[in-house]
Amino acid sequence: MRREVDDPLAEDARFRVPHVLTVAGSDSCAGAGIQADLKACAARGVYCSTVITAITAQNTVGVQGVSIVDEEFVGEQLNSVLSDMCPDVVKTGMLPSPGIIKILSQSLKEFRVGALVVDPVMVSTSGDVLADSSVLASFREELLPLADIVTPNLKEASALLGDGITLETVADMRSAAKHIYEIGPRNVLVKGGDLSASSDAVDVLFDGKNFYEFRSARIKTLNTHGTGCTLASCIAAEVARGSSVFSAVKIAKRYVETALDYSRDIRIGGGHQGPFDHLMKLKNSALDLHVRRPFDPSDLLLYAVTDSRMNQKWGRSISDSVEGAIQGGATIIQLREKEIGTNDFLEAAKTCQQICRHHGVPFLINDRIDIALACDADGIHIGQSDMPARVARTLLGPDKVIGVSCKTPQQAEKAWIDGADYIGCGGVYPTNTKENNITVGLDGLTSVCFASKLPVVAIGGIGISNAQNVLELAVPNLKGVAVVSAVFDRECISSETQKLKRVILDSVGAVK
Ligand SMILES: Nc1ncnc2c1ncn2[C@@H]1O[C@H](COP(=O)(O)OP(=O)(O)OP(=O)(O)O)[C@@H](O)[C@H]1O
Ligand SMILES: Cc1ncc(CO)c(N)n1
Ligand SMILES: [Mg+2]
Repeated sequence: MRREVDDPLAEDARFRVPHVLTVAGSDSCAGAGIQADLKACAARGVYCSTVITAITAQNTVGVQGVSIVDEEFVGEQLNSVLSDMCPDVVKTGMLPSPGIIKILSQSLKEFRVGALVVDPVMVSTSGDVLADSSVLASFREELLPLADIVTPNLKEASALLGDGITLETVADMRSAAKHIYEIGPRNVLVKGGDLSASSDAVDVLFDGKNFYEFRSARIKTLNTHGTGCTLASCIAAEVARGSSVFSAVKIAKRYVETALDYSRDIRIGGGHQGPFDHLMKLKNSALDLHVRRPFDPSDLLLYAVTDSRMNQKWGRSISDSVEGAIQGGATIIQLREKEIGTNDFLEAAKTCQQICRHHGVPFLINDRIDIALACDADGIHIGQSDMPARVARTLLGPDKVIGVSCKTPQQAEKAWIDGADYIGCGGVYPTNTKENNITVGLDGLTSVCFASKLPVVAIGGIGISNAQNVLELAVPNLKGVAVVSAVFDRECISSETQKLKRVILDSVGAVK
C-alpha cells in the first residue's frame, strides 16, 4: 500500500531530510547493530529509521544469546516504514534467516528505494556467529544482485565465495572483491580491519572496472566493536545525502578512523571489544563530570569583566589579571577583549579557561561565540547588537551559559524567551569603559529587575564606593554586580577585588 499524501510539506524538497532505513539486529551493548546505525546516521546528519531482525544479548566480551524476530513481523515493520517514509537508502546488517532475506528482497522490489547498502553480517568481531551458512545462498541469490554496494569483512568475503580460502593479503582482498562482484552487486568493498599482516587498516573497493585502496592508520584501541556496521551506515548516509559510492566510502572510512582515534582510550565494559564514541563527545563529558558544575545565579555576585586597555596600561597579561580577580574572590569571569587579534584572544582564552576551571569559577567570553567554542568556555555574554541569543543557543547547545545585556523590561523579556540564563543591566552609573553607553540609573535597573524572569547582574560604573547603593535596592532577581575598572584598573587586582567582595557581602548581609 502506497502512502496517501495528506501533508503537502512531505513532498516539498526544501523540507525533506536525507533518510536511511537500517534493517539489522539490536546489540544490547549498543556498539554495533541498530544502535551503531542510529548513532552513525545521527553523527552524519541523516535521519535513520529501523527494522529490527533480531535481538542479541551482547556485551564487550561476546554474544550471549540471539532471538530472531519472526519473519512476518520483519515484513510488517518493512511495510510500515517503506509505505510511509520513503527512505533514500536501505542499509542491511544482521539478516539471520533465509525467510527474512526473502521478505526483504520482496519489499525492496515492491517499494523502490534509491540505493541498497548490504553489510553481509555473519560473524561478530568477537568471533560469534550472527547468521549461519543457511543464509549464504539467500545473500548470493536474492540480495547481492540488488545491492549498490556490499561490504564484507575478510571472513564474510571468503564465506560469500564459498571457497574456504582465507584472505591474508591485499592481493587476496582484490581477488575476492572481483569474484564477489560477479555475484551481482554494483560495488564491492572488502574490509581489512582484521588483516593482521597490515600495519594500516586497508579496505579494497572494486566497481567492476577499477580497484581503489582506502588506507588509514590502524588505531591501537580495544574499542572496535561495531566498526563494520558503522562504516556501512556512514556509506548509506553519505549516499542518502547525494554522494557517489566512491566519495561515500572515502568519507565513511575517514569518519571511522577519526571516531576510533578519538575513542581509543575510553573504557565502557570490561571485555576486549569495547564500543567507540560515534558522536565524539564522551571523552570531554567524562572530564567535565569532575570539573564543570551547572551555572548558579549566585555566581553573579562579583562578576569581573576584563579589559585589554587596562591590562596594557598596567603591563599585565590577561591571565594574570584573571588569576588576581579570582584570588580576590570574583565569582565569575568574562573575557572582554575588543582590541586583540583572534589568535591572541584564543590563546589567552584557553589559558584563562584553565585557570577558571581549576578554581571552579564560571568562565564566559564576550560576544565571540567562535572563541567560546574553540576554548570550551562555560558560555558567552552578548549585547543587543551581537548575535541574537536564540541563534547563540542553537550554536552552543543547551548547557552553556548565555548572558544578554538589557536596558529595558522588553529586552529582558526577549532574552528570557530566547533562552538566556541571566541578564546584565546597565549602565547603572556613567562609565568610561563603554563609549556612548546610555545610563539607565538605579531606576532603570529597578524596573528591569522587577520585570525580569532571569537573574540580573548590575553593571556600569560600579565599584567600592557605590556597590552598596546598588545592592541595597534589594529588588527581585538582582544577584550581584559586574565590574571592570574597579578591579582591573588598579595596581593590585586581588586586594581591590577582596575589598569589593567585603562591601558586597556586607550589603547583601544587611539586606537579608
Ligand atoms: N584498529 C583500526 N583502526 C582503523 N581502522 C579500523 C580499525 N579496525 C577496523 N578499521 C576499519 O573499520 C572498518 C570496518 O572494518 P572491519 O574489518 O573491522 O569490519 P567488521 O569486521 O565488519 O566490523 P564489526 O564486525 O566490528 O562491525 C574498515 O574500514 C576498517 O578498515
Ligand atoms: C546485532 C549485531 N549486528 C552486527 C554486529 C557486527 O559487529 C554485531 N556484533 N551485532
Ligand atoms: Mg561486520
